[in-house]
Amino acid sequence: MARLEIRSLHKYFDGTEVIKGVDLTVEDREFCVFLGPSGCGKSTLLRLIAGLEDADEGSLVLDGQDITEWPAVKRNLAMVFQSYALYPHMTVRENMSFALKLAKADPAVIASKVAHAAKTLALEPLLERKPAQLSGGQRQRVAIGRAIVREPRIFLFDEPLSNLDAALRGQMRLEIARLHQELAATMIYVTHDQVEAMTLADKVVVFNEGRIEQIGSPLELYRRPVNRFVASFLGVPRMSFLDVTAPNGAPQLANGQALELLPEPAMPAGAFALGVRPEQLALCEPADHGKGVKLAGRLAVVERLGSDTCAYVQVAGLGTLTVRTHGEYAERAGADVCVRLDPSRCHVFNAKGVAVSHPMNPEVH
Ligand SMILES: Nc1ncnc2c1ncn2[C@@H]1O[C@H](COP(=O)(O)OP(=O)(O)OP(=O)(O)O)[C@@H](O)[C@H]1O
Repeated sequence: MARLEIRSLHKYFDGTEVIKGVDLTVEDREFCVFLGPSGCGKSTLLRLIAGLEDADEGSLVLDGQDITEWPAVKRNLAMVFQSYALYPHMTVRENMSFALKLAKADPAVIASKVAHAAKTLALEPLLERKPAQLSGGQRQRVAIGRAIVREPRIFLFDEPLSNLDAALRGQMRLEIARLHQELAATMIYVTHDQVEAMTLADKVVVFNEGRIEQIGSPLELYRRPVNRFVASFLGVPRMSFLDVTAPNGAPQLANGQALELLPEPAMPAGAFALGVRPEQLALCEPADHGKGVKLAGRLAVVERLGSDTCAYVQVAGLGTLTVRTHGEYAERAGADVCVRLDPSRCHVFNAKGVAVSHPMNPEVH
């Protein structure tokens, strides 16, 4: 059992507030991802949880016990760092045994725990090697193995895959997901990679400038972002935004085209913005009479991903719209194309960037 409550936590560095009152509960066995841009304070929050930094205000409560003042070693939480932080002069086996040896555990118990972790992580053939003789992915597996043998109450991961190449990152992501299943442990994972957040998390916490913007499951955040920051941070490629004004009470886009079919009552009075995901826009023929507004533009870039294609369409007066279409799409950059925008498939944000409505049915059309 490991349930962590973070209550009104604040942290200052040299008089600058970097954690600005964080309230959050991480449930037992939950995989909780802290997601946010560089410098938003997610690593600092993880270090506060680990006991590597002291909180200035607020408290940390683990299974009902206030651990705010506890030293790191007493908390029994294991941190896995981006830099691996292995001891270079020790073998894999020694690295993995070290914490238990320090704690004066029984050598037979240490051997059995190391053997079990090595088996779980496919490290058995590497146990007598030194870190310099390992690949990046293998080193990161040793770092995770070192955490596993300690049987911590919570695993804390600080961007553990950032130093790996794309293929290895994908593979390690799967391994970490499998480990979470197998160990049934509480895990907190810091990343700025929203693909890691979407694929690993039970719960994603989106941070911006030391504050929580939104907490939810990956799909909740994707489908119902509370504001433009969350909407633009989640999703690859990013959501496109279109500014809307209503000069004579009738809403129109920045290029002067009228907007109909807006899902009332969500339409705010005055200026607002529509947000639309690439899969909610469609390329169409100039003669198309489908639902919504037809926007004429030029293909700026075509990204062929195999199974599908991302088309970046420049529309005069509106900017670039990103459209996801099928893998066989044959047009080339420079071609004149049309994009069909169906406002009922759009998110609506008020002038302050707060979401006021979301598509009822966000599936591909
Ligand atoms: N020891 C420190 N002393 C002073 N300022 C610090 C210290 N550690 C972090 N900061 C500052 O606190 C802010 C938050 O840093 P933090 O490392 O938590 O961000 P992050 O979201 O994890 O970013 P990244 O993804 O780049 O690691 C940054 O502005 C950083 O410069």
